[in-house]
Amino acid sequence: MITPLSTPVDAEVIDAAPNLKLIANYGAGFNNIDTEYARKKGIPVTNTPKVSTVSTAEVTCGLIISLAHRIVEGDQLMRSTGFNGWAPLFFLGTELKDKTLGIIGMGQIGQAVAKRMHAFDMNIIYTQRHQLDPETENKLGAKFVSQEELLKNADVISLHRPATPDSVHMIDTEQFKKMKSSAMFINAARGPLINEAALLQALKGQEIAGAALDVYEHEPEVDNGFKELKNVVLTPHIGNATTEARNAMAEIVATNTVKVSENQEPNYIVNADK
Ligand SMILES: O=CC(=O)O
Repeated sequence: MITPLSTPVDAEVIDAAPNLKLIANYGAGFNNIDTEYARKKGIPVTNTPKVSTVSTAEVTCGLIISLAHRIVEGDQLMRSTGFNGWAPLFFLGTELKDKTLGIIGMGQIGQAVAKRMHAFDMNIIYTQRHQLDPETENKLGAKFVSQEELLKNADVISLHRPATPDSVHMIDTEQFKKMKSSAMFINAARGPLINEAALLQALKGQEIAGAALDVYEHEPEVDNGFKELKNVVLTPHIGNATTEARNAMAEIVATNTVKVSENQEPNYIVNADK
């Protein structure tokens, strides 16, 4: 079974295919699949890691730059009322240089974002379970901090964790309250990582300065409240939407399908026996 990451694959779906030998997810994230149930039935679930790192990192950086320089908002203005011409205080944004980027989840995508935004002269701080080795930290100009410290000090906060039972709503009212009122919040990882209602509240109450979302808690639905706010950028889950990434993802899925049909072990099993 080849599943796009937007397709839920629960126990009922798995049971409906009694001869199932492989669930090859077309995506890096696999929170759409009941991997534990598949494991119990001896069915390997595979994903497509690594190949969408660059695309997702580039989209994340694009969202950060769009928010800081109000690029999407500017485009909307030009398409509606237009403007009266250049003026000293018109449409001011914020420079990223010397600002602090807080990355929650410093895996491959987090590191690729750090590398790119370090080139924009941002200071990088990050949280994750394990600290990176000093050499990698040095190369990325990244400093390991507690989540508390990150939320309080970052000017831009970007999420790069997978959605697992322990990360759902990891960013909720309490976390938004800790952020700077000038903070910009980015989610190009998975919608359920944040409580979207709490984010909307934080934006409306001006507890943070802006947000960019590429993924949604109840995807593909998006709360109308976000659409009314000018300091919000919304994109339709396009993190890995490049020809390069999608072709490479397809190749992994195809290779795994052929391997399993020839009784070989597929690559990138995410639910191997513990
Ligand atoms: O969201 C995209 C992916 O997980 O590949």
